[in-house]
Amino acid sequence: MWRSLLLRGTTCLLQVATPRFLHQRPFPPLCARLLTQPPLRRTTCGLELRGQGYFLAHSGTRAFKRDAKSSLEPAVSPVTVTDIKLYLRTKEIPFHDGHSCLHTPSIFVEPSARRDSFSLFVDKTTGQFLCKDTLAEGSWEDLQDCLEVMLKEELDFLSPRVMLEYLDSAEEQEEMEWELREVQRIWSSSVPFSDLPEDEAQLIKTMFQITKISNATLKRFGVRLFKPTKSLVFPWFGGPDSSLKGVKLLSAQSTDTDKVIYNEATVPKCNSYYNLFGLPLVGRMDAEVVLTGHELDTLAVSQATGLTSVALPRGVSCLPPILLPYLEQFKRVTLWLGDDIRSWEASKIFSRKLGFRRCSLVRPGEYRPCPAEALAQGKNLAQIIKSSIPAGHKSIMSFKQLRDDVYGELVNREQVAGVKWGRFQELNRILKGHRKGELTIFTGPTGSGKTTFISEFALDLCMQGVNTLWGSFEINNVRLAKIMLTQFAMQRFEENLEQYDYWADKFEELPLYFMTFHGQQNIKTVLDTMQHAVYLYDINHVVIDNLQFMMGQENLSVDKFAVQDHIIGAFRKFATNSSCHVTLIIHPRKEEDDRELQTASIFGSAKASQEADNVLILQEKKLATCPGRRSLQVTKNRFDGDVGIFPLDFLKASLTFATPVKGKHKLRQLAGKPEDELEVKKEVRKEVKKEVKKEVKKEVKKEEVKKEEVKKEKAARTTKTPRTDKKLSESMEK
Ligand SMILES: Nc1ncnc2c1ncn2[C@@H]1O[C@H](COP(=O)(O)OP(=O)(O)OP(=O)(O)O)[C@@H](O)[C@H]1O
Repeated sequence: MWRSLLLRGTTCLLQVATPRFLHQRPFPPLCARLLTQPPLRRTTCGLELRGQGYFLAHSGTRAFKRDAKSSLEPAVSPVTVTDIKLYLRTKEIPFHDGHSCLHTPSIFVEPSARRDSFSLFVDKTTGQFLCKDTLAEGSWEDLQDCLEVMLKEELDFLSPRVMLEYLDSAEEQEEMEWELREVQRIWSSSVPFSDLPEDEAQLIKTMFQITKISNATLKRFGVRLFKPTKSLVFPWFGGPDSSLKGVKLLSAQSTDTDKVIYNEATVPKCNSYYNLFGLPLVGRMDAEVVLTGHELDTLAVSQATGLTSVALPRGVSCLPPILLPYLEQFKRVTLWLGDDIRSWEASKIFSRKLGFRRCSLVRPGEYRPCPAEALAQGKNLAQIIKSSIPAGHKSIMSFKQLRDDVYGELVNREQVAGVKWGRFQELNRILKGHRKGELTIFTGPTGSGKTTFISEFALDLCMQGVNTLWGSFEINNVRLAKIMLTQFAMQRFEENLEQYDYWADKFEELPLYFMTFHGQQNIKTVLDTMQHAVYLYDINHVVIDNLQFMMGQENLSVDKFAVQDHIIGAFRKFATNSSCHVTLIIHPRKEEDDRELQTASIFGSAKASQEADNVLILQEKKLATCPGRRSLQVTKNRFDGDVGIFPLDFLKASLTFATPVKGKHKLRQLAGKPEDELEVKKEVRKEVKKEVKKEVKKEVKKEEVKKEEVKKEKAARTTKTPRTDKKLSESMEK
């Protein structure tokens, strides 16, 4: 019977057959994380301790295995909550309409053994389901298949093994078992705080700046110390048997400015670490919770207020939908995620997933630091939580409601400007940063290196925690990932294969996802996939390479520019509505070879250029002296109007771009009319002319100095003694 079920639902059930670590996610149906599954097999694994941090490392070689499962096709039609409800009603399955999920009786538990009558949760946005009692999980199609079989066979329930037993490959199993052993090993060799000598416990608390957290609180949450690295160990208990599923190790390093820098490591790896820290302490009847961005914050909230509190596993970077069922019971959720603009933005985005109506947000500010710091400073945490503001927003509001937002933006000017590039300082100077909700249009001549540049541009941001989704329609994901990995490691691997694993492991940790489209695509399918990815992975940046692949052959004869405008408009709307930055690569119109590109080289109409917040052009000027040199020109910057151009050298060995050595080229910044490229170009030309004049003047001066010296020498020779002559010639030689 299960074989027939498997055959019927081959596509969707195969998606469940992915690595899972008890509670891991299967790949989502619409987009796949290309590098989630390591393509190579681990043979020897070990633990390595470096400084204060704890790292997972392995040595030895890996047997190469071609991985065919790394890409998945997008779903044909995404499910809506209305579809789900309709289906459940037609099958006469009772359900509660919850905040983010529909709750139904679990079909994976025998009716007589059901502790909670509604323990199966169906995500209202994706249709993904989770049975909290058995941890069986899968897609909406899986659930439908299971229900159909049950009804047909007149069964009361199904064994959860139906969903759990799509076994992973041998090496994935091996990896899971290895991880499980590591978890046990770390846990059993770490010490509860109550077992530590008082002075040692105090020393550790001082290191982590948690002197006000009592041993009793640490004990309640099961926090221990891993002595070899002086790391705090936060356990992940879960599942029906509340067993140990993973650990997070936190190490602390103090800086010169008395600030503490924290380093985290998790087992299993962070992209499969789904621990809502504090969950075992949640009572079945609890109706209020404080959601924090860090384990230490949860300890502080719980101790200071006695309120139920849980911490997100990956801080403010994401709220994985698989955790939503665990938050369904709460009628009120207070999000107190941190003390910066990023936390504030994240709390607004997460409250969408949780349901606006039950959420209230603690606005970061001088008097509202993060909970652990608030406790350390002796603030009244209960009062801060009480002063949180409702997340639900109205379409019409007064300045009174906006007042604090405006003040927050003024105080945190730097953070509001967005994430800064690590490798492109000039971009920081012109654009100020990479902001959520904006649309960037990027163009450049054919084959000039657009993909290569944007790949590094996006990688740079991704390395700083910007969750990134790539839609590469032109080159396949393997090639793109290869380019990015080369740029990430700043070296090619063809000659250094032994270093591949080290860098691939690091690269795998980046919050980077790839759409599996290739070739011409329908814009609606692409937007649906993007929407889905934003929900699942809290994507902050989508890169589309390139727009021409959404134009559709048949439309080209109609009105090419109208189609282009429509597509740009759709991406604009998506960026705004999803608070997600979209970078769109567009091929320019045909230009004469010797002319530089302008904003007008891209767009069909002025409407489209209005939609973009930023317009970037990769200018290609073939110079005999610097053949690889390009310039990046910003012709539009809605944030503060600054535009400008700067040169870029291409480093073939690492496929990266760099600004030529300082002083040679001066960044020209222009304030004023943002889209006036002619002005920009004039200024640039003036700048170049000035530079050339300066160089020529310098050369002439040098020549004059030389001539003067030669003259002096000659004069000296005729007047001085042979002994002085000798000295002079020696010094000349020197
Ligand atoms: N500045 C550069 N100088 C020389 N070669 C470069 C430079 N930048 C990229 N390349 C190389 O040029 C080739 C094409 O680059 P890429 O695919 O990024 O260009 P593109 O502009 O996206 O192309 P297309 O117009 O086809 O989309 C690649 O092999 C890349 O390594």
